[in-house]
Amino acid sequence: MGRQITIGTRGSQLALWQANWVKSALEEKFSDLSVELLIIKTKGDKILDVPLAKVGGKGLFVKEIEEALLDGRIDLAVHSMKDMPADIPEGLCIGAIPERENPRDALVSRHNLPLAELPRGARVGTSSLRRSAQLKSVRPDIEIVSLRGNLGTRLKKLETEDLDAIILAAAGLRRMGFEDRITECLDETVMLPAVGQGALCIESRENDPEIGPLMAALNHGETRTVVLGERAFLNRLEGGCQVPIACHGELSADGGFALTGLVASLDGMTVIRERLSGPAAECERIGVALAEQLLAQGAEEILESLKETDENNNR
Ligand SMILES: NCc1[nH]cc(CCC(=O)O)c1CC(=O)O
Repeated sequence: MGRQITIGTRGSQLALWQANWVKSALEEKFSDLSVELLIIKTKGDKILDVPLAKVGGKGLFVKEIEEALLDGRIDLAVHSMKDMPADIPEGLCIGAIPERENPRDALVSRHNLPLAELPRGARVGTSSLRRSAQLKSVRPDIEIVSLRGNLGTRLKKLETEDLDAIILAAAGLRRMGFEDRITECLDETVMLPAVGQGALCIESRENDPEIGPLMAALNHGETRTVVLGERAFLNRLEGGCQVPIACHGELSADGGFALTGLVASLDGMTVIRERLSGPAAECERIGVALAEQLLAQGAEEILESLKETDENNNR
C-alpha cells in the first residue's frame, strides 16, 4: 500500500517549481510515496502594491503555511530559506535543507551592461533594503526604483518601467529558466547575499515519525551547517524591523567555516562589514559572535534608528 503526504506551498511560479522539485525528489527516493501539493495564500501574496519593507511584520510568506502544518492540513512545507524569519514556531522545525543553489544576486540589465558600466543616474529596480543600501554605497548616483511582483512580472517591468537594470537572486532566475537573462552575477564584495539566499527550507512538525526519514533523505549536511551559521547571525540581530542585513558563509576543505556579515544604513552611507572564521562545528556560535562584533561597531545604532522609523511609520 502506498503512503500519501501533502506539501504546503505558496502559489507563485518559483514556489511551485520548488515544491515540485521536492515532490519529485521524494517520489524518486521513496517508491511507495505519493506527494500532493496544497497551495496556500500568504499575507505577502495578498498585499502586492506595497513595498515589502513597508508592509512590515515577520514571516509574511510563511505564517499561513506554518498554521496549516501545525493543524495537520499539510505534512511538509517548502519555503525559500530567505523568507524564513529567525524564529520557528513551537512544535515545528527545519526538517531539511537541500543543497544550495548559487547564493548570489544577479544584475539583469536592459542593454546587457554590467553594474560598473551603467550610466550615471541609472534607474535600478529592487525593493530590497539590503540590495538598495549596498547599491547606493558603491554607486550613490543610481536611482532605486521600488519593484515587486513575481519573477516574470519583474523582468517585464525592466522594459515597462523604463529601468536600466533590476537585481534578483541568481537562484530564482535559474530555477525559472531565466539564467540566460543574467548580465552579471554580482560579486560578494559589492552585493553580499541575504541570509539563506539560494537555499530551500523544508519545514516539518517536530518528532514526526513518518516524516523524519524523508527529511533525512533530502538534507544536505554542508548546506545545513552554513545556513544555520547565517541564521544564528540573523537571529542575534533581528529586532522586529526591516533592516539592510546580509550574510554569507562558506566551508573550507579542512573543516573551517568563514562567515561574512554586513549591516548598512538605508542610504548606504554606513556599511559595517566583518568576517569571522572558526571550526564548522561551531557555525552557530560564529554567527552570534559575528553579529555581536557588528553590533559593537555601530550596527546597534543603525538597528535602533530603524526601529524608531518603523514606529513612526506605524502611527
Ligand atoms: N523575496 C522573494 C524571493 N525569495 C527567494 C527568492 C529567490 C530564490 C532564493 O533565494 O532561493 C526570491 C526572489 C528574489 O529575491 O529575487
